[in-house]
Amino acid sequence: MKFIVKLFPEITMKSKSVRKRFSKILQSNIRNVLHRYDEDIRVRLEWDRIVVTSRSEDPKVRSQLVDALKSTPGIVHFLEVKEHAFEDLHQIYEITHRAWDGKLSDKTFCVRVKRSGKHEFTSTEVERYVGGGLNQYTENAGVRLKNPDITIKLEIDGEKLYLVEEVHPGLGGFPIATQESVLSLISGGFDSGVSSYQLIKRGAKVHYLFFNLGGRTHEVGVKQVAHHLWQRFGSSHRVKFIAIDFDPVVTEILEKVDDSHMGVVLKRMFMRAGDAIAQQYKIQAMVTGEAVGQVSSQTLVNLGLIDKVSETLILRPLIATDKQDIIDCAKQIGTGDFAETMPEYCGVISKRPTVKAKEGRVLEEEAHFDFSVLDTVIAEHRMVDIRDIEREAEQEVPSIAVESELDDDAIIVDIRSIEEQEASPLAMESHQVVHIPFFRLASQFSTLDQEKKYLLYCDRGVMSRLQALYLEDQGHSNVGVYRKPS
Ligand SMILES: Nc1ncnc2c1ncn2[C@@H]1O[C@H](COP(=O)(O)OP(=O)(O)OP(=O)(O)O)[C@@H](O)[C@H]1O
Repeated sequence: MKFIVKLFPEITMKSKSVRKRFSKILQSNIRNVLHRYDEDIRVRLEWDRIVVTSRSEDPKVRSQLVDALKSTPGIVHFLEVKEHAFEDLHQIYEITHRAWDGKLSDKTFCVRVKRSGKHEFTSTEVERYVGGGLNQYTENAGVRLKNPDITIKLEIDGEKLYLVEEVHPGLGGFPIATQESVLSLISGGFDSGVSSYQLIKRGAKVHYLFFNLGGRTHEVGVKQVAHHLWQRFGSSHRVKFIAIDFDPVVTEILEKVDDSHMGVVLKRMFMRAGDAIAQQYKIQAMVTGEAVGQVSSQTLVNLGLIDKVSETLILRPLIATDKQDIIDCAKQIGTGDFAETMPEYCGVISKRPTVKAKEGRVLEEEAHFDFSVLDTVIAEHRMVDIRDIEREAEQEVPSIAVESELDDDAIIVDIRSIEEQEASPLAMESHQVVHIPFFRLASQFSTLDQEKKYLLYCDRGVMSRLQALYLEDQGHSNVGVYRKPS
């Protein structure tokens, strides 16, 4: 199978040298990701496109390649094509006829051609010749140039003819690593998932910083979100997931800071910690999911005061975005379900939060705060390669991969989303399978018979392990993970 990848227009508008650099990075990103599904994948860079060739005919590999290309930043769209050699115009017609014969009955159609290289014919001449031939020698309802039922797309490149079978939309944006690195402050809510995605899509290498306010359960949830974003959109590059235990800082704020200023002071502590981490790891900017007016700390006056404690640039890509648009985007990128089920770990909830804090007063409140507490939690931060989230979870919850080793009365819980379950159902001969999508597990697990043992199942074993850890934290000792034998 073959795909022709078209570059995002903002890349093609760049100068020759920049365009070349961006295209090379995109080529390497595509190779990095697709290599996982087909070790022999070929990714060839041409001036205005990248040609991806796989010798596999496996439909599963095809859908993995298509999904991966659809989630790779820097691609405007890509064509799924069949390649043919040709010698003259008539042969182009014959090849097209063979491919479309029998598929045009009762349908109006038109032929569209894109051509590059030297030929004795123009694109329009090919459209007329092939269209005329098909009109005369196939069953069809006639040529229609505007809004036909079927558009037959051909790409001619030198001596090669590509019959376009499908045009897949891409993500747009810039290839990852064409821009600098950023540190995304991620909470597991709707906003920070979307702001992280926007920077990934715009070509930044996005690392994650998480302030833990709710113990292992909070960390497990946020790791899931970060891992999902990385795996779906950014897995061409290694990134860091950094966690800081913020409980001692919150306790200090609750004890020393007046209720009305706790929100602003907490955010300033976030930014001080983020600034220190960004400097330590040489990361150029922080990213937050803040939007003006969304909560009391997000007024312009308060945001200005929050900015003052950081030397590192703070980016707020959602600053003027409406909440509903953020939620819609979160659903599209697959973080909405996580956010919906993530409890609010607010840290501090003021009864009368100030919307117009004064700098003098904030400094006065912070004068009571023991900054050695903040220094200690920053120094004790934990950093993992995001790929190790998978390995970590694996060590903490071992999985059972052979059906014969399952306890006789063990029940498998398929936690994949409904669409995934339908696309590849889990068939178990000897054991009962129940379906509870991962985002309902927290609320529904305790309604199951707790005398039984449950083994969670998902495609890659990441989500199931993290969910098993989560349930264990909730006091359930009857949970494990099941892996399909490979
Ligand atoms: N526990 C946390 N760890 C890391 N960053 C955080 C945390 N809590 C908040 N942030 C950062 O601060 C921003 C504003 O947080 P806040 O809680 O005020 O708003 P929010 O609308 O609830 O954000 P979100 O939907 O991302 O949780 C978040 O978008 C995120 O970037």
